[in-house]
Amino acid sequence: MKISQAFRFEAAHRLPNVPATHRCHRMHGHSYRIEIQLEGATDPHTGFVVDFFDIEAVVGPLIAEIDHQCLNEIGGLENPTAENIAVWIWQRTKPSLAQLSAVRVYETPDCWAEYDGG
Ligand SMILES: Nc1nc2c(c(=O)[nH]1)N=C([C@H](O)[C@H](O)COP(=O)(O)OP(=O)(O)OP(=O)(O)O)CN2
Ligand SMILES: [Zn+2]
Repeated sequence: MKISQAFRFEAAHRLPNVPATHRCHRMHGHSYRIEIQLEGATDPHTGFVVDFFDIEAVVGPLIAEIDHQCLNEIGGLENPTAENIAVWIWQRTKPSLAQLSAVRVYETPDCWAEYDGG
């Protein structure tokens, strides 16, 4: 069984490693959407894979750390692409959420990166 929980945050960033002519080289902002996916067996008593409240308890403080920030100033996010943000979130949530199976980071409704630890 797979379950997912979505989170949102607003942040500014610039991509330092694209050419200066690339528009994302300049500082700009996104309304990010994050999806945290867990995979595992459904507990027959609770009916849960993992309680969504337990996911919120792990991911909420992490989102608070990056909400309304300039992502380039966050340790580990000096090059804040959607791909790198997905890995950053994975590394900080996997130790507390053993059943984590994927992290999706949407920069726009049409563009996202998904990391599954591989
Ligand atoms: N593989 C990736 N490619 C790009 C990334 C990324 O993280 N991974 N990021 C960007 C920029 O952040 C850029 O800001 C993307 O957003 P945006 O320009 O707003 O996207 P759209 O082109 O879809 O926006 P419209 O203004 O609606 O055309 C670029 N590439
Ligand atoms: Zn961008």
